[in-house]
Amino acid sequence: MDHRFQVSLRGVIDLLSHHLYSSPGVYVRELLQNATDAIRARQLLEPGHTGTVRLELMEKQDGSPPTLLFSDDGVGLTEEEIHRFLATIGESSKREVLAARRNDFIGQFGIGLLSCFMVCDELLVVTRSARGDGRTLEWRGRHDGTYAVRESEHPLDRPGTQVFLMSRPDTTEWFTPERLRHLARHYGGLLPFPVQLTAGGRTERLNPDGPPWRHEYESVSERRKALLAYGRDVFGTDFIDCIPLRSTAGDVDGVAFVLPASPHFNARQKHRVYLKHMLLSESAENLLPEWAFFVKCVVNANALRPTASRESFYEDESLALAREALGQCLRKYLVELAHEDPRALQRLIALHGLSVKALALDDDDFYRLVVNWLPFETSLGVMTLADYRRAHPVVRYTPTLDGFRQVARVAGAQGLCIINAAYTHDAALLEKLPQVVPDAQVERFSAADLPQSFEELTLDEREAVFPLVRMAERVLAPFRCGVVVKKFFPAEVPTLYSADAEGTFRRDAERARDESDDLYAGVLEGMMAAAGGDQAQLCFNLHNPVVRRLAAVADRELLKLSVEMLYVQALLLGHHPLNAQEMALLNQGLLGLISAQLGDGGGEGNEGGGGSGSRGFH
Ligand SMILES: Nc1ncnc2c1ncn2[C@@H]1O[C@H](COP(=O)(O)OP(=O)(O)OP(=O)(O)O)[C@@H](O)[C@H]1O
Repeated sequence: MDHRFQVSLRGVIDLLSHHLYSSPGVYVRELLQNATDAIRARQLLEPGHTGTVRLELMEKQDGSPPTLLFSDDGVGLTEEEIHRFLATIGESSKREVLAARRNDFIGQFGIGLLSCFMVCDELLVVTRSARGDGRTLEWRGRHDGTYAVRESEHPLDRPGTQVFLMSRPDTTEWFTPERLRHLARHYGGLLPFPVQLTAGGRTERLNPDGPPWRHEYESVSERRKALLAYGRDVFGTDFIDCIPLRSTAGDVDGVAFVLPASPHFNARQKHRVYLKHMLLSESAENLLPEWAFFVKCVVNANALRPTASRESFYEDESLALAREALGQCLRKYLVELAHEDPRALQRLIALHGLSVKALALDDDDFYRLVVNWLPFETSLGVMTLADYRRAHPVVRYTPTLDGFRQVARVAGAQGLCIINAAYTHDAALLEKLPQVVPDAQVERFSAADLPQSFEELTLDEREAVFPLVRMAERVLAPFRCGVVVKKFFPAEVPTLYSADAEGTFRRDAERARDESDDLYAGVLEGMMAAAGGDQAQLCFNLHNPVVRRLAAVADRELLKLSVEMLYVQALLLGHHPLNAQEMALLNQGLLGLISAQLGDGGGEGNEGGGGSGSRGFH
């Protein structure tokens, strides 16, 4: 024989209150939601019906817990509906109509009323159906899972529903006028029909205005002022601008506020969202495209689905389309700004460059529009791409920060303008330039390209530096580093180390080999052999006084030591990590220089007795 599951109502309520509902205060939300749905259902029956929701707090003189009467003039319930919907957990009158008329109702799960049991042990629902026989019925449900239905002795003179909640001694804090005012405003502040609170003999309307972005204003600036004030009210932030939002998909409208400070990169903003004018969540994250992290929004959606936890919208096609449309609204705003107020766009880019760059990468038209305004760090200071291209026909950039550091100073001194494209999106944005702007030329740049811009030596100079070059070639051969001498600025830089991509790979592989076991070292050895010949170069700068003096040094040991030290220094200045051999060179070199300074020899193989020779530059 089959048995029925028994469900403990107490257990279900515990489950909901601990896992689904963020606080007992949501009972106000659920009641407002039911009243709203009931008024909408009545409007479908009687077009033109305008509803009202009333909250009346009945405080007792004798100090016993207060009762809240929550009433609406909506569609009401028939006896059959009471049994079917009120008394069956998980049944909802809205589910059947949902597929056809999804837009009309907020509730759908059939559990909302249970939230009332978080704050009271018994619920009394008095209702008269707009579709029924005119009788008024009473449903009394208790938290132990029992209920009773009977005809009321106090018939209602019009269709509608009254819910009586008598608070428990431990839940009276949820039944004060202040709490109720706050909760009803919080959840129902944008509802399109009056929500009234009566307490202490006074009645007030809690939602006088409706959504502020739908109001008529005297002028554009009045509108902006009012909306920014609203943004400050909602989020406690002084935003710098506001942008209207509208999407037919999901029937969404609202306003986006531009943040006054740059948010953390990729921080997803939390938006305040209303579903059919009832607050759904203050922390919805999935409403806007990812690049739109420079705004916070308030929106109402009439045709998006909430998740069961009601923290955000359900990820479906409507939401994807709405997200796309809202992204278009933000894009339109940026495009108009670029046309009408480029300075404002520049200010916005300075604050929210990452958002703008991410959108530009995604969207060619937008790219064309903003790319000239984007600021880049260069070896000659920060400048917009427009300024850069005006002065330099070829856009040259380094994709990494180390690469930029290696060239910035020397390039700057030669008047070469190199962009540091190590910042997020910059390299991709520059590489996109020739695809979108056909005559643009863009090139990657590295230290290996620098010597091309350096001045060549005269014949005399070449002869004079010959011993230095020979010694340097001998010393640096084991490091697979070639040698040249040229003249460049700044004169304080004695040498410049450069390696092209293969040379850099070789260095990395060598360092890895030094640190790895035999087997792996063998593999790396093979890879290095395949990488080919010398790819690195040490370029001496004959404008540098030390190099000029070095060219005249006859002491071979001193010359060797100096070349070694200049090589290591060039590596360090270029932010190249030293391998084991180079570390050893540094250590020996330092000790050698110290002992040479102390005059205790280190002069084996001396050719000229330690003094400088007669050749050279002074
Ligand atoms: N004020 C009301 N007027 C008319 N019917 C109501 C009212 N409150 C509740 N009901 C009926 O009771 C049913 C159950 O309500 P409940 O709040 O538990 O769930 P729901 O609103 O259908 O869905 P959800 O759990 O998503 O809120 C509703 O579907 C509706 O038929």
